[in-house]
Amino acid sequence: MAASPTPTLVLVPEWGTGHLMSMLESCKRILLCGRRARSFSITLLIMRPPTAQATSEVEAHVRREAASGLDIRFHRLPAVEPPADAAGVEEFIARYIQLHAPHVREAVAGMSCPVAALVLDLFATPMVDVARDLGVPSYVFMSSTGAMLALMLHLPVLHQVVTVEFSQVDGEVVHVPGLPPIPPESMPCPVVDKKSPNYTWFLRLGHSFMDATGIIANTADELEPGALAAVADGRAVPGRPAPPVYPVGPVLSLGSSDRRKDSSEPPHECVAWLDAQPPASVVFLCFGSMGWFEAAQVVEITAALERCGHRFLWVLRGPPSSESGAGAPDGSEHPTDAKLEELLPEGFLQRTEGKGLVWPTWVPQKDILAHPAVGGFVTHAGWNSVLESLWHGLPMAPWPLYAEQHLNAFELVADMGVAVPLKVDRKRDNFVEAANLERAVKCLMGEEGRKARERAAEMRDVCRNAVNKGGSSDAALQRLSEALHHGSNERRHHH
Ligand SMILES: O=c1ccn([C@@H]2O[C@H](COP(=O)(O)OP(=O)(O)O[C@H]3O[C@H](CO)[C@@H](O)[C@H](O)[C@H]3O)[C@@H](O)[C@H]2O)c(=O)[nH]1
Repeated sequence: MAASPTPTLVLVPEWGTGHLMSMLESCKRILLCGRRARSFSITLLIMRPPTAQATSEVEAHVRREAASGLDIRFHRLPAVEPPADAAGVEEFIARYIQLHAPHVREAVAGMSCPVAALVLDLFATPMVDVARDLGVPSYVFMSSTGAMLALMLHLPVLHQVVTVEFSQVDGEVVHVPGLPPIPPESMPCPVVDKKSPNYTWFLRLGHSFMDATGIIANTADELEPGALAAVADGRAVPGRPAPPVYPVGPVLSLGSSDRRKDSSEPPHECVAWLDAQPPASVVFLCFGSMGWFEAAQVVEITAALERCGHRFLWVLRGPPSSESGAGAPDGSEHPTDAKLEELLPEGFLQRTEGKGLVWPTWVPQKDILAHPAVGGFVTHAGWNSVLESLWHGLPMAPWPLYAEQHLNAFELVADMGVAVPLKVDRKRDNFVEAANLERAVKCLMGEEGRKARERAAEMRDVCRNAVNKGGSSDAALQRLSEALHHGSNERRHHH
């Protein structure tokens, strides 16, 4: 009798690195999980990203994964015309992805092997309908926090209860079960303005989450106990059980230092620079794949760094150019490599020579966070960056810029206690004054930041224990793998 073909997990990721990599890494863990190892394959459905920059990043990931030796197949979806009239970033992304729904349906229906499940990016959540029509289980992959998940699931309830803008609520805090009361200025960007199409889309996503078979989340029970409990015990969505959540994180892709162990590849220049610095003496500033600053902000940062006197490694990107996607339909204005002499005030590099390094382009962030010379992280608070920081037990000073980062920053300071506050002026495009950055960096690196440092150091073990054998995230992965098997066996018998 011929062996039955391996069932496949069909992945529908968003193209951004922060989404794509964590989904893929999590699904690779399912592939390698325990006694069920290698009983699934992965099929990655690839949409054509809306910008050239994002396209080349996705292609680089595809090349790397194709060489990984795992059973990963790639299926390119036909191109669709991006919506021309989207008013907001999240609206654009969600609509653009949704236009691929018929192609996803066709691709899944035409697959020659059994489909174990559709794994959907959170922006692709409305495709739970496609899965249901095809009789396939659907799992939403939450690349952000459990707090954001609780908020999204609770949004339809909030929408009924809070009839004014969140900035005008009585008592001036927003209540989401499982989270500390949220000040309106910490609400995530897509939902701050109820009149915006972004908000309408998030509301729709919140509803669609409820129709998924399950939710895979890149977090751990111990990292966000309050938010995850509120989802699991039904407080987030009263009256209707939410789909089971599988917190399998932190899932990080390996840094090159992990891969490099046996090779003779020289370290990155930034890592070599860190090798010459004392332990825990350097503050690292990096703002994700999209963070960049106007000249006036750059001046404030330089003033703060000079005044605080700490060693620093600062990734400073330049403004987007038209080739790199300025005015890109999805709002993903990718920064360019900075021209440091033009951007930095005269004499700054000379005055800080030996003490600081400004780097104008992409850095191997995971290797830097792993380096013993780094003592604190000023970050845009993208969730992957946060998890990478906690993985190495590093305290943070969050400087949120876009997406859900304001909520992440709030959670890091007010709930998890792993970060020191940094005053960001949301009304002025998240502007930070030199004195405020100086204060936050001194606090982060000095005695005042001891609590956050100790708490972050505890998180290092918490993160590692969670994903190690017998840990909570490992157990969630086993449960997920069983559920997927159960689902695919059930359907086979059904046929
Ligand atoms: O110079 C750099 C800059 C970034 N990175 C890496 O790029 C990733 C960035 O991910 P993340 O920190 O999550 O930021 P974004 O790319 O901005 O991620 C998007 O997706 C996240 C997960 O949903 C959200 O939390 C963010 O708000 C959203 O902007 C991380 O792995 C970093 O290590 C580098 O290696 N080098």
